[in-house]
Amino acid sequence: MTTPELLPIATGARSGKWLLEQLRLRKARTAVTLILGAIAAAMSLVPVYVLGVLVDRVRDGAGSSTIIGVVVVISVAAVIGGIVTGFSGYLISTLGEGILASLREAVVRRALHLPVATLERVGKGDLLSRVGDDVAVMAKSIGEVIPQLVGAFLLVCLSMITMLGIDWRLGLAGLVALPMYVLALRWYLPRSAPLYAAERVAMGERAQSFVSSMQGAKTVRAYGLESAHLSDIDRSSAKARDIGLEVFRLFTRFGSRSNRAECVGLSVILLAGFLLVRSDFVTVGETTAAALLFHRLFNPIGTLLFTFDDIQSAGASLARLVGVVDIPDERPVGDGSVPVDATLDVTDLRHAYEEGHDVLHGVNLHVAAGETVALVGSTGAGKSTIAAIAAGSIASTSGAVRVGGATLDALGSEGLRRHVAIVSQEVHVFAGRLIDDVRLAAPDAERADVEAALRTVGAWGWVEALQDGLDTAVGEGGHQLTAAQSQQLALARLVLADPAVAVLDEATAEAGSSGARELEAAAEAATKGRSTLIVAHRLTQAAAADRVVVLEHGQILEQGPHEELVAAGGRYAQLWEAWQGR
Ligand SMILES: Nc1ncnc2c1ncn2[C@@H]1O[C@H](COP(=O)(O)OP(=O)(O)OP(=O)(O)O)[C@@H](O)[C@H]1O
Repeated sequence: MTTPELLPIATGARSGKWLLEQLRLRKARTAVTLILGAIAAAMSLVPVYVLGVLVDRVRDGAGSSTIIGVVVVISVAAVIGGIVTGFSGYLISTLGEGILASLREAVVRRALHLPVATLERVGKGDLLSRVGDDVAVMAKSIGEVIPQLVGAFLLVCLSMITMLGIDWRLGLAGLVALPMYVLALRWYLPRSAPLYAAERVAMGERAQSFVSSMQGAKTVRAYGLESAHLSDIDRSSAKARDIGLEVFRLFTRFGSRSNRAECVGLSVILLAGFLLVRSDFVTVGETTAAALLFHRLFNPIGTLLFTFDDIQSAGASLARLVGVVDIPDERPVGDGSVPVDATLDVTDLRHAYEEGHDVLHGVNLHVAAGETVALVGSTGAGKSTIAAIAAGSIASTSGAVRVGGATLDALGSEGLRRHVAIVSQEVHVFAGRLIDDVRLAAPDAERADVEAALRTVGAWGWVEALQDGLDTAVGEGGHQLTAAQSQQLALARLVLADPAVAVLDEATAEAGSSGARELEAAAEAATKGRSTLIVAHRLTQAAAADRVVVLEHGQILEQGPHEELVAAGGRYAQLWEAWQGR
């Protein structure tokens, strides 16, 4: 089984730039957040500093009132620190949540507009893993890691400044540990970054193999491919697990390097303090404060080092999400052209799904305003391809489609949606109220309009009979509609959208013959007065059309009204005879 292609991943620089742009958009909030964070950090240093002062006072023989003063200062600092820390944590989280929401919206917006060909190429698993796993990783970072990280960073900076302020020699002694931390990070980061990226990719592949097996479960069972698929899932899961273990191993070794730096740093401060006190350069209290400050740094430095891990993981996820956001939007924006009439013209259309394998070989087709043209032909002749290209669902390799004289590119995606609508074989009923499902085509439509559209397609009878009528919950978790009912909803959406040109490629065959007749009537009502290109899966649809176009091997073989073609005794006459004799 081949590994599917994955969606693009942004570079680290691009992800960072995206993040900075987001922070710039929230300048004031970012500034307030940082200021409050700095105040919170300063408050947490007060007790340590004051304890140093206390040591000196006690050595100087101060009375019990000094201790009371120290207790008061520490208590006030603790209360202020607690309040400010809570508030700054809240601000960091809301800032992060806002940025994550923007990112998620941008990803979903982009994903929904990805060209069909791209989605088919990459498979849905990778996309699902990005909007699922990667967003979850980022949400965890924003909720837990980033507030800690920002707090720790500010605390480390302020502590170092305070230590240098107490005595520069003690400060320098504390800084001795810095190169060790840097070395530990330099050892760790280049090893862990690719591992995290590989872990994310492995998670994407695992999701992909799982989703594709689930989606094709029937086929897998029908062809007895269970063990092949299970071993594929096994392989991708084992890969994700092995990388996870490798990450953990690396992490533990990194932990021991950081402990070494702590040990050396504290020892050097105590040694320097001892020598400086002996030479009367600093007091015992100052050395105590410096040593306590450094000890106080174990936690924030540990947080900084260990959250690097989460930050890298979040960075890998961010890169995968920004990668989706940055996929160029190739939907045509249009040049303001509007159709001059309701004609549909297809000129010299050629199309290849795979390079070098043309499935359409120069098709020319004209649908006059209000005319219904039926496409017929054997399986694989290219009918659905023409329909999808005419409706702008896929872009043709060459040739042009014009609506009222304007090409689809000139109309742009907005114009296209306004003037052309397609009802394809794949009809999805979204979970929610039935009325909202129909209103997808025209969100502002009144209840009465929805009812009228459903009446037009002959669906009102069964809709009215549902427990909550138009407000009945349908789709996943709701009332299950039959294939024919779903198709009727799609036709009702078409009526509401009210386009000049309709393209129909419905799955009438699946509805059974009486259901199919009903659907044919519904389609006829829905497309009345519109220029219609219909893929006739049943020849009765062709017989009812104004004109029939017979397609074979991606080329038009013959065309004309049903009676004429039957009388001509050509390919269509054969198909018709076969159809009647079923
Ligand atoms: N997404 C795709 N990727 C690759 N090849 C495709 C794709 N869709 C269709 N084809 C191929 O293009 C050719 C035309 O297919 P198309 O679905 O347009 O024919 P059709 O006349 O509508 O057939 P049917 O009546 O079975 O739907 C066929 O050879 C088909 O295998």
